[in-house]
Formats: sequence, structure tokens, C-alpha cells
Amino acid sequence: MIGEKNRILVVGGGSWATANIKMLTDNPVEKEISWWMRSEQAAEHIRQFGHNPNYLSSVEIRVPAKNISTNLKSLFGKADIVLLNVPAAFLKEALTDIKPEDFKGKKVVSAIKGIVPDENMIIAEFINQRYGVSFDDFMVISGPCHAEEVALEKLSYLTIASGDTELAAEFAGMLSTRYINTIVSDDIWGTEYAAVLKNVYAMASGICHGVGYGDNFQSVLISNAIRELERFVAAVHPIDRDIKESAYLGDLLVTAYSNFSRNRTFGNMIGKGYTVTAAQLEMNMVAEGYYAVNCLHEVNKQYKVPMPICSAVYAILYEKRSPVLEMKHLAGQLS
Ligand SMILES: NC(=O)C1=CN([C@@H]2O[C@H](COP(=O)(O)OP(=O)(O)OC[C@H]3O[C@@H](n4cnc5c(N)ncnc54)[C@H](OP(=O)(O)O)[C@@H]3O)[C@@H](O)[C@H]2O)C=CC1
Ligand SMILES: O=C(CO)COP(=O)(O)O
Repeated sequence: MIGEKNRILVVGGGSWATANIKMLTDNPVEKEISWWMRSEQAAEHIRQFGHNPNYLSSVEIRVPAKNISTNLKSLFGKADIVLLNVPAAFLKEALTDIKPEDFKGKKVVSAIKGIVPDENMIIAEFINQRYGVSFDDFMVISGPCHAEEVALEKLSYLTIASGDTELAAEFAGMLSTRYINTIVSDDIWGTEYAAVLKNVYAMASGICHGVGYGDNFQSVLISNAIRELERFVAAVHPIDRDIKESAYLGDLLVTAYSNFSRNRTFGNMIGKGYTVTAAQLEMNMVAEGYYAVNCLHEVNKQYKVPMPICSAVYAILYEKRSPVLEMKHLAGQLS
């Protein structure tokens, strides 16, 4: 059970955090939202004008000014639910002042689709090991859903996965709106890893587009990607799951085909010859897959699952191999 007052703290100031704020405040269940971001300039703009100056600026923010702060520790004490939404690469930095006792009695939701670098852990695993939060008090929000389409109130489906599906259903009831349908799942591991992997496949899709492959090839790439994804999640967490569900296949499709996709856009630039730094500077948003493919390379040393697509993306981004030659080599391994 979530605390009676439904006090939700959103941690992160990017597009998806802004979209989550919109969904939570459009949903009719009474709740008190507070919001942490690292930029005081952005926080002050939102307090004064009710819009995020940097991400989804058209969205009207209905969070009381006193609840918006850059001091995470002060907001933590007033929350029943902590919704983590900074890119995985910056999660440790964001939580610097937070101790395991600060998490005591709270439910934690991750809307992050990434792996914590160096630790090489998905968010559930990291929050469990570092802060002692059990998998029954943890939820992950996933599914095919771009923040930009939430801003436009386009019909979308989100999956809420938790060790405690009653808790997931309760939280789903706080998120659903006219334009958001929710699905409950007990597959934290599969849901998180599928979301991490699809970012890498979206980069592969972008790279292929960037070097000149067409839609015909991309379809083959993505049908191989879902098989690679299925093999990997089955090795890491073998349970009975239908990989065609929205949280797995759906998320892969939206990110691999949509022009809103950060990871695909990043990959496209790499395919066109940008360096990693140039692509990152050009984007002004974070492509999680860049960090994740390095972590997956480490994690898979344990499982040794054949992952030709991930290996190709890793070779291009971390071993500076030619995108043209690496994709040609990959093409020879697809079926
Ligand atoms: N966007 C989407 O549609 C979806 C995103 N997600 C996930 O949500 C998470 C957040 O992504 P998203 O909201 O898209 O991010 P954005 O790309 O929109 O924004 C980037 C965020 O990262 C922060 N940031 C950038 N560099 C640093 C740094 N060096 N240190 C600390 N923070 C930094 C930015 O803070 P600042 O503004 O202060 O620079 C900003 O909050 C990711 O895991 C993503 O995969 C999940 C589903 C959908
Ligand atoms: O996870 C997302 C959509 O479900 C967002 O990631 P991309 O922007 O790379 O597609």
C-alpha cells in the first residue's frame, strides 16, 4: 500500500520527467507532487511561469512552486513514492546526498531505461543493492511511449512492472488518463533489460540509415533484434514471457522507427560520420544506449549470449570501427 497522501517526488528535469509530471497531474487521483531537478535556473523558471524552459516547453506544469527544488534531500523526507527519472549515467551523482535510511518506508519507481555505469546493474538491482529497497517496493515504468507524444496527448500504453503486482496496479491507477492506458506486469528484469536493449537496437537502426541502408534492411535488422533481445533476457532472467508484448516488442518498434527517438537520431549521426562527442553536443538530449552498450558488453561476459547487433554497435562506438564496414559485417550475420 502506498501512503495515504500519495506524496510523489519526481527526480529529474528532462523530457520524460516532464511528461510523467503531466500524466500524474492530469490523472484525477488526489496526490501531492514535488519535483527535483539539478538546474536552479530551470526550477525558478517553472516556479514563475509554469513551464519547463528546456524540455516539452508547451506542457503546463501544475506543481506548487514551493514543491520544486534543487535540494533533493529536503524533498525526500516529504515523499511516499520516489520516481527516479534522471539518465542512468547520472543517477549516482543525483543521489549523492541520499542514504539507505532515506529510502526506508518508501516505494520507488524507475522511469529510467538504462544501466548504471561501472556497477553494470539495471536500476532495480542498483536500488536494491545500494539502498536496500526490496523488489516488492520497487516498480518500473516502461513501454512504447515518447515524451513528445504524451505532450500531444496521443494515446499511449505504459507497463508498470513490480515484484508486487498489487502495488503496480495501485500506482498504475495514479498514472492512467484519457490518453494513457496502463498494463501491469511482474517481470522487472525482462522489462528493464528489454528497455535497455531496445535503445541499442535503435542506435543500430539509426547507424544503418545513416550509412545508406533502406527500409527493407531495417526490417530484417529489427526482426533479428527482437530475437537477440529474447535470447538475452531469457539468459538473465528465465521466466515464461511473451516477447511480443508492448513492453518488449512494442518498445523496440517505436524507438527503432520513430523520428522522436533520441537513440535512433544519435545512431543516424554516427552513421553519417559524426564523432560521439559531436553527436552528443548536437542532440542536447541523452541517448541512453550509448552508455548501455558498454555496460551490456560487460554484463554479457557472464552470460555469453550471441549478440551480433550489440557487438557491432559496441565496436563502432567504443572501438572506433568504421560504421560502414561494421554494418556490412553485421549484415552477413543476419537472417
Ligand atoms: N524521452 C522519452 O520519451 C523517454 C525517456 N525515458 C528515459 O527517461 C530517462 C531520462 O531521459 P529524458 O527525460 O528523455 O532525458 P532528456 O534527454 O530529455 O534530458 C536529459 C536529462 O539529463 C540531464 N543531464 C544531462 N547531462 C547531465 C549530467 N552531466 N549530469 C546530470 N544530469 C544530466 C539533463 O539535465 P539538465 O537539463 O540540467 O542538463 C536532463 O534532465 C532516460 O533513462 C530515458 O531512457 C523513458 C521513456 C521515454
Ligand atoms: O524509451 C523511449 C520510448 O519508449 C525513448 O527512447 P528514444 O527516445 O531513444 O526512443
